[in-house]
Amino acid sequence: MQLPCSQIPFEFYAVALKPCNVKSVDCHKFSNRCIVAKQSCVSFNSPSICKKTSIGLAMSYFRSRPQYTHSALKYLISSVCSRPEQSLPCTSRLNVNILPDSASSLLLRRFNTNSVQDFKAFNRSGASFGKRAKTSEKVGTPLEARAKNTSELIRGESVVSAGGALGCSLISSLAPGCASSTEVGSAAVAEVMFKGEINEANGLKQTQALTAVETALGTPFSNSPQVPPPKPLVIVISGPSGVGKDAVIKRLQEVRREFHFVVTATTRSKRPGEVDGIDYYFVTKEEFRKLIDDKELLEFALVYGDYKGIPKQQVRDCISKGLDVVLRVDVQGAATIRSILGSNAVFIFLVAESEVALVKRLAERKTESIDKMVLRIATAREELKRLQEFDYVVVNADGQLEKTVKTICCIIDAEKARVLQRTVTI
Ligand SMILES: Nc1ncnc2c1ncn2[C@@H]1O[C@H](COP(=O)(O)OP(=O)(O)OP(=O)(O)O)[C@@H](O)[C@H]1O
Repeated sequence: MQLPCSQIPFEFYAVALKPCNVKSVDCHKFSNRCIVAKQSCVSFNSPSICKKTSIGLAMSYFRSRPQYTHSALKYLISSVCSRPEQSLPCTSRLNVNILPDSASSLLLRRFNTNSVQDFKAFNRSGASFGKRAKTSEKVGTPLEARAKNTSELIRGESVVSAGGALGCSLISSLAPGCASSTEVGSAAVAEVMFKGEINEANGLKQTQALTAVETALGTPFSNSPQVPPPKPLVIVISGPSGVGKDAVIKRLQEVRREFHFVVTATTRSKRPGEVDGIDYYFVTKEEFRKLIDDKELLEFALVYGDYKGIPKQQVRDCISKGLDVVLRVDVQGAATIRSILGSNAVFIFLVAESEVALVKRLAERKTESIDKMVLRIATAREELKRLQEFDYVVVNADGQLEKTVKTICCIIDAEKARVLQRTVTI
């Protein structure tokens, strides 16, 4: 017989696609009562530990949207930590299920431990799931058998799936009767489910209410995504020389690792600390001319005596893999790209808060002679007149690099939520 969710004793299982997925979650940020215990476990210390109780959070879309996973985790943990001691789920460990967003076989294979006891023992030990999965993997087991195995493993626990479609459908098919929602970002849904789980009366009412709605509708609730996943974006970051394009890109690379940052080819000489293939592809003028002749550059320009250009192939490769691409170009280059991609790319113009600030920044960089600085500032004045050709303008104020990067991230996130998605073809 299938028990309502509220009556099922629940245990929080940790399953990460890769141990490092969970390792990257810094729980100290969420609460000082929460510690990262093991590679693939998130521990929760409570003095009122009495019986085994936990809750599962399934998250898919992980690889493409780690920030969703992060915010869902943050939400869940802070939600647990903010509860009065007596209403906390009594657990010595709060583990988190992070399900892969594709390849159900991967998930099932990872669940495919030898027995329920084995799995539970493993789970209690807090060992790394990644390690465990390797040793217990059974090659060639039919998917159905694995599903059954998984079903056995998680039967008796309650699982909240706040993940994407696959995570939800897997959880609901493997643990029937358990609540599920369709979006990691919808913390509110997770909260409702969570509250339902820890308060038996509410949980029961909620389960009954949901069943009643489903019955009245005459068809079961659908776990299919309500909208297709967002399309890959091409984000063009531009602005006058010295405004901070490189600095912004560097920081953006640290905070949004899932983006591909196109490496520009240039004929200018290397500055101290720059690395070939990482900061730029440093090429000779002859090599650059070959790229032009082969029409293998998305844009190129002669900037202050040096060539700079974007290799097309990099952009093509990323788009075909569904990756978002970030380009860093001067204003002239942005105009060329706009003439090719039109409104299918996102154009962001960086400005300093004032001309004085821009001059100061260039002077402090100590890479320009007086003559070059004159040329750069005169050019910057002209470039500012082209602001209208861009979609967004972001002020990179002195000492405010973090804020600049945050604003750019917000723009990108908003672009992902557009109803009419931009489609890039090169
Ligand atoms: N918000 C900021 N506050 C203070 N200094 C900054 C800020 N942003 C960038 N800088 C500094 O300003 C200088 C110029 O920045 P950067 O080299 O990134 O500009 P750029 O736009 O890439 O220039 P170019 O187009 O000439 O390569 C650097 O020394 C950088 O560290």
